[in-house]
Amino acid sequence: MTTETTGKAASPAVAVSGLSLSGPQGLLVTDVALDLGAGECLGLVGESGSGKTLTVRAIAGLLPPGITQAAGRIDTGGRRVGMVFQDPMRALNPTFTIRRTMREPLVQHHGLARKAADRQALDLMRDVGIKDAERVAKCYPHQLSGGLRQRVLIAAALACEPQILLCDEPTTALDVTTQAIILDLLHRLRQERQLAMLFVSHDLAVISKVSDRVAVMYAGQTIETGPTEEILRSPRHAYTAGLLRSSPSAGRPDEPLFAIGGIPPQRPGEIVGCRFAERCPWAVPECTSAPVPVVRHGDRHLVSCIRPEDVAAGFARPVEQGGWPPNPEAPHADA
Ligand SMILES: Nc1ncnc2c1ncn2[C@@H]1O[C@H](COP(=O)(O)OP(=O)(O)OP(=O)(O)O)[C@@H](O)[C@H]1O
Repeated sequence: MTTETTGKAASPAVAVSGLSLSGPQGLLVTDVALDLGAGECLGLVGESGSGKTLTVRAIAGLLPPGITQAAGRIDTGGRRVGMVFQDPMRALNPTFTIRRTMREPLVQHHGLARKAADRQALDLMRDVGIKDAERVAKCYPHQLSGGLRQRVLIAAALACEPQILLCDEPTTALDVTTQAIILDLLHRLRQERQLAMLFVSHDLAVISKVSDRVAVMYAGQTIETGPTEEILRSPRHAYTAGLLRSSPSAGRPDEPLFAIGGIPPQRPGEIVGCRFAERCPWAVPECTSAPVPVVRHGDRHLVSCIRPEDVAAGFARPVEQGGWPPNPEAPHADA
């Protein structure tokens, strides 16, 4: 979403503007803008490779080696940031007991003595619903279920008493029942601790449950941001509309599943205009001849599209009645 931020709170807990990240292959994330307030959950959604994880890692100050911030601003106002990763098995050291994993940040960052750190670790584990914390503390990660491992990871993220919690696909590796339990837990913690939460998922159904607002990423850019309910009901960018139509649970149960034709651009940084134009049924030549402006709809809904009204009107119709019209300008529309 070019250089404008989403304008949520007067003093947001996190404000990102104009963020570009580059790697050995060139620009991977371009001009990302988002913000979130205390106690608010922003869902970050988009297909694989759209730049969600790199954006979150940039906010956490944990960019992987070889990736650098090429432009933009990340402002967390000096607040403490915790992070929960997708795969707890990879995030937890397999050679450490849970007690040792939990102890380290408490000793290193809070200067607690070993015994006090261990007591605090047990309290944190109980806080995230681990009932037999004493037993779990003695286990190695491989001895625990996926849900329990994720609870441990959340407890470890809380050890630094974060005001901002970044969750990168925290439930993707879990079965649906455990997923629901972990989502409830995160919701409770957010309310109790007034956490500003950034929640990454490719699953719109999950995003619709947890987030107040949604930012949609495509090919390294934020292309639409707004209140969750509004984005799900009336998307104004064709990519968001396609994503919704292709989601079995967030889409329309009365319609057959739909797939957006084509693939994301290989070198998105070289595209002057809209990066989705090649796959967009509403695309016209103007979409690719100049940078796309950010259009505001109401107070808090922003979209990078020159035909947002047409997309919104199209989404209101079933696919066969023009909800996803064929576009002769879009070479890969039927691929
Ligand atoms: N460590 C890295 N080195 C080089 N390129 C990377 C690295 N990490 C990510 N990328 C590239 O940056 C782009 C964005 O990746 P990112 O992991 O942020 O996407 P994502 O939206 O989180 O995808 P997923 O949903 O699959 O996790 C991709 O093209 C990816 O290949």
